[in-house]
Amino acid sequence: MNKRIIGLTGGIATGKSTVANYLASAYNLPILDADIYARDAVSVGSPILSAIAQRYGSEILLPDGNLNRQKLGEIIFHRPEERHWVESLIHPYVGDRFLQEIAESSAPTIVLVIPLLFEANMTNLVTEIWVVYCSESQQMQRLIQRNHLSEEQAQARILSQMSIQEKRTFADYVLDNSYSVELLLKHVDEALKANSSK
Ligand SMILES: CC(C)(COP(=O)(O)OP(=O)(O)OC[C@H]1O[C@@H](n2cnc3c(N)ncnc32)[C@H](O)[C@@H]1O)[C@@H](O)C(=O)NCCC(=O)NCCS
Ligand SMILES: Nc1ncnc2c1ncn2[C@@H]1O[C@H](COP(=O)(O)OP(=O)(O)OP(=O)(O)O)[C@@H](O)[C@H]1O
Repeated sequence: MNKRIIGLTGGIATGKSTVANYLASAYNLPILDADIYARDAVSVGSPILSAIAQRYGSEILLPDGNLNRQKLGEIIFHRPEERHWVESLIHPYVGDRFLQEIAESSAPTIVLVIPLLFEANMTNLVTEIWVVYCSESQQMQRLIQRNHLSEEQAQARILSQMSIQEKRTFADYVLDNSYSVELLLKHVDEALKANSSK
């Protein structure tokens, strides 16, 4: 039987983790997360972290040798050419990790959480696409509140991604998170019951 591989995406802070946590706890589905692999890619001693430190100087590292994520964020969310350079190192690593984990899994349904599913051309990894959607003003408000960012910092992150309006046009399922979490999770139940495939 072919695996069902759900690509869960959306804009930053639209609700992907809320959906993924529910799929794990209520349905016991395995969750693979691009943000976690992207963190692994820059672990201490990794070739990618060395390349980053060579380009931006050792000030991009914390005293313990870990990446100063806030500093790199300030660079890449304001300078698209630097973002593309960092992505060209990290995205192939993330793609390879997904392929490896999918191949090793015997689960019939797997969930891939990929914030940059479209931007990083990873749609070929999945058999269906779910987009978690909320309005841009809600997205902004939730991001500022959760990450304690200024409006300008939040805006820079949102503008580094394809707009949520555009993302929703590529979805097999749009999970509307404009209202309560309870309602969002009802949409998740429905999407999981339906068996759409590309
Ligand atoms: C710049 C970094 C160090 C900031 O780290 P920080 O801990 O503040 O954020 P975190 O990694 O948890 O990401 C939070 C969210 O930011 C957004 N985001 C991250 N990278 C990018 C990017 N290159 N372009 C647009 N949005 C991005 C995503 O929605 C992600 O879910 C980090 O995001 C990073 O290394 N980004 C480059 C790698 C990448 O593209 N990762 C995305 C997953 S493939
Ligand atoms: N329906 C909702 N109403 C109010 N707040 C919500 C709702 N859904 C999620 N949130 C809150 O919005 C924030 C973003 O949600 P979540 O972390 O699930 O998004 P995400 O898409 O995984 O974010 P990221 O892209 O940064 O990983 C969280 O603080 C969460 O508690």
